[in-house]
Amino acid sequence: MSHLKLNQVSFRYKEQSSWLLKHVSFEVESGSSVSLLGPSGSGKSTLFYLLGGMYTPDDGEIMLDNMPLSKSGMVGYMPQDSSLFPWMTVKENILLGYKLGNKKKTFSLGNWLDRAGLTEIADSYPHQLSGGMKQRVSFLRVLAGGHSLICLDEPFASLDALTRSKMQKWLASLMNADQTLLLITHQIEEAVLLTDHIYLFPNLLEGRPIEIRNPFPKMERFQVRKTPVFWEFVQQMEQQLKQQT
Ligand SMILES: Nc1ncnc2c1ncn2[C@@H]1O[C@H](COP(=O)(O)OP(=O)(O)OP(=O)(O)O)[C@@H](O)[C@H]1O
Repeated sequence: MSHLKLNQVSFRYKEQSSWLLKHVSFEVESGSSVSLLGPSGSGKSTLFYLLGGMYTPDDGEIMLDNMPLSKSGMVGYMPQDSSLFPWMTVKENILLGYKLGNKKKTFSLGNWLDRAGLTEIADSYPHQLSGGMKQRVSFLRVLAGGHSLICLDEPFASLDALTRSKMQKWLASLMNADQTLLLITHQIEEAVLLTDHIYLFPNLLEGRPIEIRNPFPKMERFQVRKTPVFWEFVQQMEQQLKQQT
């Protein structure tokens, strides 16, 4: 289980004169899922770089299970593009996630390839795969790391609407109850389908986000999507986002 807490986190890139993240504070309960929504360029991916240990905050602290998040590799991170190594096969790319991960949990490659529908392409190279397949491989690589906090940065942004919809269902079916998920998305619909809470950040990542609890239970979201009540909620959220940004 992983309880994440950001306390007054501030950060700016060396070449920037002003703060990109300023006194950002929020918490993600262990085993829950949260979407981060905010305008383009507001610093969402940068926040993930801090969680992944690629940069350190200039101020404030990030705590994971009440311990400072002081080194990289404590969270599973999937960037916007699939970033698979082109010289490695599907199998090798996924196993790399395991080798670099925390190895506290066992990872049964054959079983996961099967669940992901990738068994037949296990020995293929990334250039031979479709966009949706690459994203699936990339996601399995993150799962293989065995981290209980998983950060996904717009994982399906580059996919067409139909593939994206299939991938959302697929992802929901693969997430374990003990995994904590942070998802960056620009799609409110996706946030409502995949996460328990939605945190809205107006303009910059500054202070506390507006926290909205998803009213739809996890098991019913893909069914409720077919009803007007789902789309009314998505529209309300859209209005709120427009007013805040
Ligand atoms: N490595 C870096 N060095 C310097 N500046 C950077 C770096 N990465 C991002 N930036 C700048 O930081 C700002 C925020 O970028 P970031 O990618 O974190 O925003 P974002 O909210 O994730 O945007 P989007 O929704 O478009 O992906 C941008 O102005 C960007 O140019």
